[in-house]
Amino acid sequence: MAAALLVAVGPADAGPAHTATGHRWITDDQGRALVLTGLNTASSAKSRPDGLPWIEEADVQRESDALGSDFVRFLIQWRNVEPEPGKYDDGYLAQVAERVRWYGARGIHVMLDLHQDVYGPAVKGNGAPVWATESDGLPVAERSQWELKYIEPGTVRAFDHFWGTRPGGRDLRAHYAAAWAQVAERFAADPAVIGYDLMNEPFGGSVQGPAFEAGPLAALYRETIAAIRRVDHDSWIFVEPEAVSANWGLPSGLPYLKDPRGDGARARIAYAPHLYPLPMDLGGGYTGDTKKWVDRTLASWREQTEKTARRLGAPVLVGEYGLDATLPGALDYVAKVRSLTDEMGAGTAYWSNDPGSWAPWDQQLRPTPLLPVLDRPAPKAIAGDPVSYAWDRTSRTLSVTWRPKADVRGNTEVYLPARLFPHGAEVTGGGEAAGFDPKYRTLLVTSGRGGAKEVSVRIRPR
Ligand SMILES: CN(C)c1ccc(C(=O)NC[C@H]2N[C@H](CO)[C@@H](O)[C@@H]2O)cc1
Repeated sequence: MAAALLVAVGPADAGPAHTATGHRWITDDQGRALVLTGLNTASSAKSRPDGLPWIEEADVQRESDALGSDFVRFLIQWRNVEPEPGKYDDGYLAQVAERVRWYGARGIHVMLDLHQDVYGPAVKGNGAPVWATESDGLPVAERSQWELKYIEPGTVRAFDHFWGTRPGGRDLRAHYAAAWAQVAERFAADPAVIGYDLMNEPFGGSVQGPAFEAGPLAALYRETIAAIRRVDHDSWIFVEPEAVSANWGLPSGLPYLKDPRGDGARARIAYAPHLYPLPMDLGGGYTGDTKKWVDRTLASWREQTEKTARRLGAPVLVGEYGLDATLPGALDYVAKVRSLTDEMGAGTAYWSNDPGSWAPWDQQLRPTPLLPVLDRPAPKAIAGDPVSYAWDRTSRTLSVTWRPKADVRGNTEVYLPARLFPHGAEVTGGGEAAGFDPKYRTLLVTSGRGGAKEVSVRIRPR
C-alpha cells in the first residue's frame, strides 16, 4: 500500500495554507495536481558555444515514446543570455524557444534552468559570462575531480565578487536578476514553460552553509523573484538550496521567500533540491554497506527536504538525481528514488538525457537497462488533492488515491508503458476508465459517480 503523502503540516506560520493532504502542488489550468516526471536536457549545453543541448526534435519524440515524460529541466547559460553587460542575445532565446516548442508540442512541461557549475568558463566551469567573472587573477588549477575546482582560489574569488561578500567589484547579482527578467519576459506567455530554476547548485564561495543560504543566496532570490514578477505574474519560480549540504541530506537554511503574487495558494515558489547521496559518490553503487548508508542518507534527505518545503510553503521538485547506471545496484537505487519521491508527492528530473552510462540510451541511442526502470507507470495529472500514489512492480499495480475538489475540471491521467500494458488496463475501485490516448499512452480515470470524499483506484494490465 502506498505510504500516504500526509506529511506533518508545519506550524501555522510555516507559510501558506496546505491542501487537505498537508502538501502543496503545482496545478494545471484545470486545477489538477501535476506529477512532473522527466529528464535533464542537457549536460552538453554547458560546453557548447551555442549553449544549446545536443537534441533534435526527433530526440524529443523518442523520449516521449520511450519514457512518457511530462517534464523537462532544460539547461540554459547566462553567458549566452547576456554575452555583454546589459546586452541580451534574442537569437539565443529564439533557439531556446524552438526547442521549448518541441517539448510543448508533446505535452511536456518545460522548466528553464539557468545552469552553472564552478561559476563559468573563465574559471574552468560553465554558466557565467567572462565579463561577469572577477577572479582577481587568482589561480584555478585543473583537478582530477571536477568538483574540486569549486575550491580553487580563483573560483572562490569569482563567487565572492558575485555574491558581493567581498569589498569592491560590481553588483553582479543585479545583472543576474535582470538576465532572468529578460528570459521571463520572453517566455511569460509560452504555455509550455511551467517555470524557472533560478540557479543550479548555488555555491557560496567563502561563505558556506545557512549563513550563505539565509544571506547572499536569499538576497539574490528575492531580487530575482521581484525582477521576474515585474514581467511574469504566473510562472512558477524554483529555488535550490546550497548544493553541498542539501544534496547529501543535510539541513538547508533557506528561509521563506515571499512571492509578490501573495501568500498561501497564491504563491508560486517551489523547492527544487537535488539528490546525490555522498556514500554513493564515495562508495560507488547501491549494494552491501554502501546501500545501508545510502538508505540512511535517503531518509535524512527526505526529512530535511520536507522540513524546508514546509518552511517555504512549497511543492517539491527534485531537479536532479542520477548515477552511473552500470554500477552494482544502480537500477535498484533509481527505482528506490522513484518510490521515495512518489511517497513525497515530489516531481523528478533524472540527470540526464546525455547518451552514455548515466542515461537511458547509449552513444548509439540504443536503450540501456536503465530505460525500463525510468519507463514505469505513473500519474501525470490528478483530478483533486492527491493522497497517495505508488507503482508496485511485483503485483504490477498502479494505485492512486485522491480527494476530488469542486473547482477541479477533467479526469485523472496516468501514463501506462506499452511493454507493461500491451492489451490495455483494468481499473478497479472508486473511479472508472474514461478513455485512452495511444499517442501518449495516457489512461483517463474518472473520480467515480460523484459525492465520494476520497477516490482510490487500482490500475492493472488486462
Ligand atoms: C563542491 N561542490 C560545490 C560540489 C560538489 C559536488 C557537486 C555534484 O556532484 N553535483 C551533482 C551533479 N550536478 C551537476 C549538474 O548540476 C552534475 O554535473 C553533477 O553530477 C556539486 C557541487
